[in-house]
Amino acid sequence: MLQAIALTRQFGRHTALNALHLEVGKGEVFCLLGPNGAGKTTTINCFLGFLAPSSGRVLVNGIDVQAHREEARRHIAYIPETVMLYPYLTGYENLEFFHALTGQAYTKSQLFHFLLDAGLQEAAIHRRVETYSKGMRQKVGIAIATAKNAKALLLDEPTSGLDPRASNEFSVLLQRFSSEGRAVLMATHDLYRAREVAGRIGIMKNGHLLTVMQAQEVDHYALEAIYMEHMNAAL
Ligand SMILES: Nc1ncnc2c1ncn2[C@@H]1O[C@H](COP(=O)(O)OP(=O)(O)OP(=O)(O)O)[C@@H](O)[C@H]1O
Repeated sequence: MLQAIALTRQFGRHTALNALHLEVGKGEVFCLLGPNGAGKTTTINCFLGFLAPSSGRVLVNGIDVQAHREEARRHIAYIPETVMLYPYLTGYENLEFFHALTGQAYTKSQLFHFLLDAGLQEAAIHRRVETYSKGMRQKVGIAIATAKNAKALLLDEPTSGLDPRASNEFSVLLQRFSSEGRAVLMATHDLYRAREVAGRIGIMKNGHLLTVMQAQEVDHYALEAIYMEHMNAAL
């Protein structure tokens, strides 16, 4: 569903991504770990079509993002660290607004249920977003992605700043989202959540994808040890 093929991105003389190969299949959750500046956000921005590759390609559902940006974007949803919503609108009104942009036609009851299914409490749905916690905003983000019928979800450090319960709820939501056959690519610094939610985990450093592993095959301590080993090695 998401494919980076020899994806290279330079900023001036700095190579932020160096011939990255990455594939995230339908129904898969892939977590990208790596230190600040590793290239995680640059990868996501290339998939979103915000940044053009210097060389190589990015495909969404087989569509070349550079050549057909709008078409590719139809299949993806994006959840950044802080989901941008209109603070003076309610959660429901935000969903109604963003869903109207996609041209899909849902009834009021269907929209309401997207928010309920995303875990937003019923009492909060008609409250202004300015009163929402970060976790609640992310639930609205998931509802928007579901209503869009996005085939792939890109997330950039979505659990940073969430308390453990909110973070756990979010992991469950992502797993449900992927179990519906959608691809999930999540950049994170949270090794614990990565292991909990991912099918595969990749470690990036200096624009290189150094290793990819099955999350099931490592426990938290092993993942941390592998991560530290890569961080301490020269590259
Ligand atoms: N617009 C830009 N102009 C110049 N350099 C950039 C730009 N965007 C990113 N970079 C550089 O590219 C490299 C990769 O940055 P990127 O934001 O992708 O890393 P990251 O892994 O997401 O880091 P973090 O964990 O801090 O979010 C860094 O060296 C960064 O300074």
